[in-house]
Amino acid sequence: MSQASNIMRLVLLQLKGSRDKTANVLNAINKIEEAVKKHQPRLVTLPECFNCPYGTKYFREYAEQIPDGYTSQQLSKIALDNQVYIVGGTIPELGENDAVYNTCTVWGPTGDLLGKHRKMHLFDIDVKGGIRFKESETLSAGNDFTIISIDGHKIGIGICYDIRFEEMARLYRNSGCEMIIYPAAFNMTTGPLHWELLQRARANDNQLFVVTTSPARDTSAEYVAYGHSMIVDPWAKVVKTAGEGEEVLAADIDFALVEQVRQQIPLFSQRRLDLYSTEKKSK
Ligand SMILES: NC(=O)CC(=O)C(=O)O
Repeated sequence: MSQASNIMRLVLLQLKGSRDKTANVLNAINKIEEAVKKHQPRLVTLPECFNCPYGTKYFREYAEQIPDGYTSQQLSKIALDNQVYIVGGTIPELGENDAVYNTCTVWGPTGDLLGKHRKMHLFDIDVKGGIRFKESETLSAGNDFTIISIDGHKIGIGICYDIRFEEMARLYRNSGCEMIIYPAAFNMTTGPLHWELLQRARANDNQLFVVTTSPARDTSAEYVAYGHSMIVDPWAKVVKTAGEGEEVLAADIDFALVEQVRQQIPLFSQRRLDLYSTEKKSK
């Protein structure tokens, strides 16, 4: 395993989904095992809604409790068996008061649940001639920021539409994050327009790594994901990007780049905080 303090080997699994939850989870498990054997990553990431079709009518039917549900148990076991960190994409979560959330779980090499992020900004859009989607028809929004720490590096978690909200990324940066990971499923309307742009913008504004993991594109699905899972560095350069189909992306992340860009373009100390601010509120 690459455990040196500044280098972290990442594997992004861009996976094809189906209506068969068990098959989706088994596909993820098999691909994690193969990737660990081949690349020895420290951290593996999965796509948004990797165990369920992405559609409001499916979320409640596929929802599970976390950490007692089938998918959580499988992710916990595979993390432990392979001694790897897993950012477990997202799954529909059955939460308190019967509410359903779009939730990312993060697992450590001990099999422990290290964090759970509920999508904070629900994907409600209506683009004429393009796409209409209303997550709020069946999902509730999360209220908490989620930061995990791996080998001394703080990583913020967001989910898909969350990437459009600069304030959230800024608050992660202000809390010391060096990377933000977004399991995400953009579509064929917004993907070509905004997918790379938003990742490079968040990376550039906050001088950190941005990582997205998408489902593979399936043109027969009701919601067609854009694909193109991506790693962007703190200089806002695209380090690696996938195509459209199932794909494994492996890369060594050099966290020294974060300090390098922050020293050379010292935005953080140049902000006019006497004139404006971005602050977290408690709810
Ligand atoms: N699916 C999402 O949550 C977001 C998305 O597709 C977009 O912002 O565009």
